[in-house]
Amino acid sequence: MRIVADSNMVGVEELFGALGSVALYPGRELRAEHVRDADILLVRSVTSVGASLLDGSAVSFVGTATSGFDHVDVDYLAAQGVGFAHAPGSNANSVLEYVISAIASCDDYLEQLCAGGTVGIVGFGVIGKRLAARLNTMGIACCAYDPWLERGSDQRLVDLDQVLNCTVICVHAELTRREPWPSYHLLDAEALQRISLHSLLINAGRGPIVDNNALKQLLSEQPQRRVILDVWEHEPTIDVELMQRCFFATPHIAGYSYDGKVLATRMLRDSACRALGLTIPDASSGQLESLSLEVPANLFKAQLIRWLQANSYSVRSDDERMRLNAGADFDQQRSDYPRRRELASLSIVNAKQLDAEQLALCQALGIQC
Ligand SMILES: NC(=O)C1=CN([C@@H]2O[C@H](COP(=O)(O)OP(=O)(O)OC[C@H]3O[C@@H](n4cnc5c(N)ncnc54)[C@H](O)[C@@H]3O)[C@@H](O)[C@H]2O)C=CC1
Ligand SMILES: O=C(O)C(=O)[C@H](O)COP(=O)(O)O
Repeated sequence: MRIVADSNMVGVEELFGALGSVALYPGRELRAEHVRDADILLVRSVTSVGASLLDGSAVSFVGTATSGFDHVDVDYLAAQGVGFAHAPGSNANSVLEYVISAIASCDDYLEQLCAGGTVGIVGFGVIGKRLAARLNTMGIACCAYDPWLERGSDQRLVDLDQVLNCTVICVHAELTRREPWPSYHLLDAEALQRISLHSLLINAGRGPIVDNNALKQLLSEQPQRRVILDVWEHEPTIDVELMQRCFFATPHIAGYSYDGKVLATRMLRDSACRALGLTIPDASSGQLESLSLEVPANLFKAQLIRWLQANSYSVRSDDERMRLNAGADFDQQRSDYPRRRELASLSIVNAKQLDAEQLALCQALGIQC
């Protein structure tokens, strides 16, 4: 069995090595000649997968180590009888922690939310629902816009205007041009204008869901608006002026926890084995170590959330790195990304010193107590 994979995926040799030979190439440079003799192709979001890459190849299974798969022509794969899997949910915790860190590090938005503000979520899929669940257990209210879901299926589903009216608006839709509800430029000039001057907008979905030119124009007219972008139109080339106008700007790393990357590769290994009728190797191998954390007993609610989040991940350091070279080394920053662990990897060593409310908050954030 020949396996070709993106060299920036974590754990491919460890997890796929038992299935056959592994050849690694940078995802943006993957060409038809690299995959011609491969049986399994493993990609990330930067490789477009379709006829021009796969026509005439031996590939019978494609896996993408991502939640979104707008870079994959799934209709082509189905028509060719090529198996396909993505890794839904693998990096959901990572995205949630990015969003919570972003909120906790921007002005007093966390305090506003703890005092009754609402988070509006655009796109109520795996990540949108998990974000709502986490915020709800933290005592923060949410509503969501997702026209593809039946409105009555969840009482939190509302229309776009209601979401745009929230204290914080988080974009977690997939990128699609499908009618009748394309998400491409869903937040165009007119929709962006409907967002209150005092709201915080965070896009950790896909860049083209927000019209970047319209956003730049709005921010040049109203620089006091708060916007945090992890994803951009035309990555890896980004609009430097837009970057400078954002409160935080990061190079598409919201989903880049180490835990999430390992889980994605493992999910693809298991999916490939199922699709090709192979035995799935031992699931317990390669588990990541947990880390100890001592929590100060004098912190409550917003202060405690901020402290806990900062002890695991801070969006500020990613923002500072991105601005060093004005976003010019976007891909390099992603491939050199530090090993970031999730809150779920933390175990509290002084749980007995914390009260019930503090422990509940730690658990709500996914920490082991
Ligand atoms: N910044 C990052 O590092 C990461 C970004 N992502 C992005 O987040 C997206 C969401 O991930 P999941 O929740 O796992 O995907 P999902 O497929 O479970 O959910 C996507 C949701 O978007 C909804 N949607 C589609 N068109 C819409 C529209 N016009 N308006 C509102 N909602 C719409 C769909 O109905 C679906 O419920 C991914 O597709 C990916 O693009 C995911 C992980 C990491
Ligand atoms: O999972 C997704 O969807 C994402 O956006 C990934 O975090 C993107 O990461 P790469 O595949 O570009 O490494």
